[in-house]
Amino acid sequence: MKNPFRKDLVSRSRPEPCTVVIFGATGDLTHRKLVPALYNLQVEGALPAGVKMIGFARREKSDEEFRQGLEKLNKKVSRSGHDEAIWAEFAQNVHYHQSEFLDLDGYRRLSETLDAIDRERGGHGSRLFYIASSPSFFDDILENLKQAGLNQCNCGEGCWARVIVEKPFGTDLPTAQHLNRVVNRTFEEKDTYRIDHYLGKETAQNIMVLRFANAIFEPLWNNRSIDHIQITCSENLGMEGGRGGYYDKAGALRDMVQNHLLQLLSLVAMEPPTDLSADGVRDEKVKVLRSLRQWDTPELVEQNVVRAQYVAGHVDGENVVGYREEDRVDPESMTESYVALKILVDTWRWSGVPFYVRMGKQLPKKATEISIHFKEPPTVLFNALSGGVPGGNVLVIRIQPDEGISLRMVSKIPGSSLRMEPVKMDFHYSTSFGKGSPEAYERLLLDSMAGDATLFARRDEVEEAWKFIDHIERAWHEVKRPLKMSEYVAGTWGPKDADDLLARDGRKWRRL
Ligand SMILES: NC(=O)C1=CN([C@@H]2O[C@H](COP(=O)(O)OP(=O)(O)OC[C@H]3O[C@@H](n4cnc5c(N)ncnc54)[C@H](OP(=O)(O)O)[C@@H]3O)[C@@H](O)[C@H]2O)C=CC1
Ligand SMILES: O=C1O[C@H](COP(=O)(O)O)[C@@H](O)[C@H](O)[C@H]1O
Repeated sequence: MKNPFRKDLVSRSRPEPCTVVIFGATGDLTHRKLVPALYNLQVEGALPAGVKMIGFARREKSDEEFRQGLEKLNKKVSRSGHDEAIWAEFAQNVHYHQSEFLDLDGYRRLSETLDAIDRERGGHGSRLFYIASSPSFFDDILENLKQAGLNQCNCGEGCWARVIVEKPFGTDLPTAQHLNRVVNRTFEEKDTYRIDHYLGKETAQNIMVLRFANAIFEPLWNNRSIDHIQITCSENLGMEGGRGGYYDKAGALRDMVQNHLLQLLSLVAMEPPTDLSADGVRDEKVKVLRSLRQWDTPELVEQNVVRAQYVAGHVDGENVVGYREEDRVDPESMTESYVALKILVDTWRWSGVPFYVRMGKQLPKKATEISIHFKEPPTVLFNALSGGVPGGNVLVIRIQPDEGISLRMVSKIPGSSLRMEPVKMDFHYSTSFGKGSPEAYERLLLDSMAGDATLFARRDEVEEAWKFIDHIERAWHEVKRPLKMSEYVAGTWGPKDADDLLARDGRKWRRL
């Protein structure tokens, strides 16, 4: 019998040595995520020998100053701690390249540096360009890489030139289509890696394993057994780190739903792929996105989507200001820090099963989870006389923190009378595997070095997701009658309107 996972285990490509060039290397993402990810791969012995890194940014810095800045942050954030000896070994392969993103000459100098590195290695070498700049520079960086001849390698020795493009991938469908055109005229699609770090999270990867490597779930994974599905992403932070300027132009729907949460939804809702190739998986995910019922009138948006902003309150025992008082946020902002929506997937499997998705800043805690709410059993045996069955089965996939999966079941309370109570079967990654999960960026960097784009978004996925989001944004911002912006107190679970969205369907949000 054909086992699609066998292919993955046996022949997943191996990461290859290359030079990683990060554009925007003095920035927050590089310091907090990318370099600690590379360092942790080195700690685990997973980084291919000979990987070098060049940081490309505007300010003047020596290699040594650049390394010191990275080390300072690595000490704070690295998940495996900071080992001086391993860091020293890692840092000797890290260099700095000062240049303006818009200056073609800087890319020509970069090309000479890369050639020199390759000569030292004794031949040609592969290059991984990671665009971690503000999105306003994405086009220019891509075009300049092409102009400098860095977008491909024709040496015939199997080297490659790949590009990772950070989020946001556009701000709506037209800008995403434009960026896709720029990407496709500069790099080949097979060499393009649109990052969505949620896909690199262990628990997101485990969704396919849970569904397709266990025989018990798939027969129930449809509208005959499932009542509804909830996806919640709650954050207990506001606009820290000067993010207000970016966020106020984006909002929760664009920042999190268009990419991360629709990707999670696709993994939950997709049909089994024919194999685990990047296109095999992405073909199935994009079919889900194409099947989303479009909320394409203001009335439909009003009925199915709730947006809100936090007002001053308390989070983790601290006083926090309201969204409109945040640094770099417009005091009259109409950008949502919270969104809740009902999504319908118009396929045979999911007909009649709503997916409720919510995301909010300054909620009581940081947690992302998917909960699958199964239908309640018939009441023939356990009817009102015996107290009834206390709710249906719920399968919870905890994406983060405390990664794991739990199944809520009903059990008889020991004793002579027939009384029932919900109990939980719980799997925790940390206890079952004895270690925490690697950071998403570790897996994604390794996969891009291995040429495996399965966990990266394909062009059509990004565009389909924007189509869905654009209708909602248009209704919010372009109609003469602006739709409601609700409020919630920071540190609470969001606005009452979000509860009403489910209450209208006779349902409730799961308590996290
Ligand atoms: N930070 C995060 O946690 C996350 C970020 N992202 C995405 O990653 C990308 C980068 O974000 P982040 O690191 O926070 O951004 P930062 O603003 O912290 O960093 C921007 C970087 O770009 C460089 N830069 C700016 N202008 C120029 C220029 N004209 N020429 C050369 N270099 C320039 C800066 O260099 P210099 O300092 O020398 O001016 C700096 O290295 C964005 O697309 C963001 O959406 C995605 C997910 C999470
Ligand atoms: O992409 C983004 O993700 C973070 C949340 O990421 P997580 O891995 O910490 O869950 C979010 O805070 C940010 O606004 C968004 O741009």
